[in-house]
Amino acid sequence: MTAYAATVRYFNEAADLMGLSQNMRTLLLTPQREVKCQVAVQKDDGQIATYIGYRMQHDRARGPMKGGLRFDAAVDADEVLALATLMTWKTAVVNIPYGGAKGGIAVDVKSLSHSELERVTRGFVDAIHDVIGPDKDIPAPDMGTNAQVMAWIMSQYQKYHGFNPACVTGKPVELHGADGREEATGRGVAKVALALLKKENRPPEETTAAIQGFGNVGTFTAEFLHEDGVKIRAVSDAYGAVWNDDGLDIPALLAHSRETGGVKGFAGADALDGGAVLTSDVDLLIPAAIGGVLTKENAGDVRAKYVVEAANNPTRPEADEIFHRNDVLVVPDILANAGGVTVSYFEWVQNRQHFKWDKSRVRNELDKIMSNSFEAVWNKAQEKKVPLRTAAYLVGIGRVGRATVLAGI
Ligand SMILES: NC(=O)c1ccc[n+]([C@@H]2O[C@H](COP(=O)([O-])OP(=O)(O)OC[C@H]3O[C@@H](n4cnc5c(N)ncnc54)[C@H](O)[C@@H]3O)[C@@H](O)[C@H]2O)c1
Repeated sequence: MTAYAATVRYFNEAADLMGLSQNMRTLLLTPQREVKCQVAVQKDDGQIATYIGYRMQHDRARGPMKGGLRFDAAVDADEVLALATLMTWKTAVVNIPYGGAKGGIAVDVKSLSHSELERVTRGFVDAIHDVIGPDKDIPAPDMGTNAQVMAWIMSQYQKYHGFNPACVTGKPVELHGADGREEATGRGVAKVALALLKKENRPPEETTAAIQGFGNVGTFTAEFLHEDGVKIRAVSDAYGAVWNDDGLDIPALLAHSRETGGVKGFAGADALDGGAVLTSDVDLLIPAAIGGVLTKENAGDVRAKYVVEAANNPTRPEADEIFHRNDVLVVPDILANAGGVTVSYFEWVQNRQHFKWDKSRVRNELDKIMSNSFEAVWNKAQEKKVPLRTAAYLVGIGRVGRATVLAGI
């Protein structure tokens, strides 16, 4: 099953419960616009390299479309559309005034020099600048992109449209970015995980966890959970995995990872097979890397009682069914990782008002939204007796559906 087929299946499960007509389903699922474009650049050695870029604009019923940009060799139209669709439900679940979009370029960023990456980014903006903008569609970082890439996007967009920092979020703090954006997704994941533990009457300091992925989202999730006393026993990245029965020293692991480029070889831990992190002996599992890692092949071996989806689309529907049967509680991506887009919204608001918030205001507002959204989804799940994923879709689709009907066509 492709990533898009999986998101449609999740959509239909909720749509069935809502009794949505086929026409309404088609209207809600059909993207506003799908952009596929050429991004041709001159490499440092003078050769021309050509990449394919995508911007999938799924829905704008609740506001301008919003979603990250992924630079990764595995990017394709199906995955980007799946992620754009998830953004629509995600912005609705946290109730911020946006629709959903996603973009990407099929390129291995590690094969690019700094200046090649800049030319690829600017070339992509040349191709899509007319269809993005602060009131149309606002990109942000995702896998393989960062604040520097967002700064180039802003700079290139402004060459066509004049001063307009709200055209992209996740920018450097020195260049109209928001304090607290970098940590936002991980902070939100941790807040949601802690809210779930509280519902389950499980003290954080008596909880063990494993995290797959130690990039932007994984590192901040680890830091915030560690701060609250959760014992993180296992962490992996693309190059290796580490384990400590008594809990890893997260600040020391972060320092090691920054210094060496990965978690491998960390002195305070044993080495672990990367895949084993997902099925390790912990209470809480946090996939924070790539999509499709929890499958029908490994879901039955997952020992965690809770899965909090920091990554987008980490659980295949067949694995989701197994989790449901095994009483594993799954907090879905569209709720768990919504902290990033929420603080992106704060950045956009600040850019439009030319008024800067301090970090404590950003954190307070984020915590409030994550906690209210978790409560809304939790309560919906209790009321309808459905898993948290279905409940989140019910909340998200309900809000988008009502906005669509109210506005008319
Ligand atoms: N950055 C955000 O604000 C944000 C917001 C919402 C969702 N997400 C999602 O979170 C996930 C991670 O994003 P990120 O921004 O942290 O990316 P990143 O590029 O900063 O980090 C990705 C991490 O995953 C690791 N990784 C890659 N393949 C792996 C594998 N097979 N096994 C173990 N580790 C692997 C990498 O080594 C790296 O540590 C993605 O699914 C992304 O869509 C990110």
